[in-house]
Amino acid sequence: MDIIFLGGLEIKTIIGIYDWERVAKQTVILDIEMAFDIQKAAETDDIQHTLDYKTVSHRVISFVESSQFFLVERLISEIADIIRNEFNVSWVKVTLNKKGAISGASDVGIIIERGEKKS
Ligand SMILES: Nc1nc2c(c(=O)[nH]1)N=C([C@H](O)[C@@H](O)CO)CN2
Repeated sequence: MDIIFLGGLEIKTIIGIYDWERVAKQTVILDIEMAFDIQKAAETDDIQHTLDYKTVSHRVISFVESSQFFLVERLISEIADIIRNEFNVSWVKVTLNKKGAISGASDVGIIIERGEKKS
């Protein structure tokens, strides 16, 4: 199975459990990998036959910018659900980096995989 990916997608959002985090937007950085068979698009050279990563990025940015979750667990799960359900993606891996959440740590976050790679 092939993978279409988006890397280093920086989005500002309300995220966190502390009072100050409920009023100040913070940046989350997303890396997204999506299983997709690119063979037909490669043969036809036609965007209609592939997963348009620009469309996916716009949907994810719009969702994350308007969300107000407390936990990164909830946010990352919602992102994975949107990609799988709205874009017919059988398997997705999402990495969410909430840089700066822990003083002394350069990176903090979660990595999830959902679904199965179809052969
Ligand atoms: N597993 C998690 N731990 C923590 C989270 C979280 O979303 N998932 N969030 C926080 C705070 O919001 C933190 O990011 C502020 O620095 C603490 N632990």
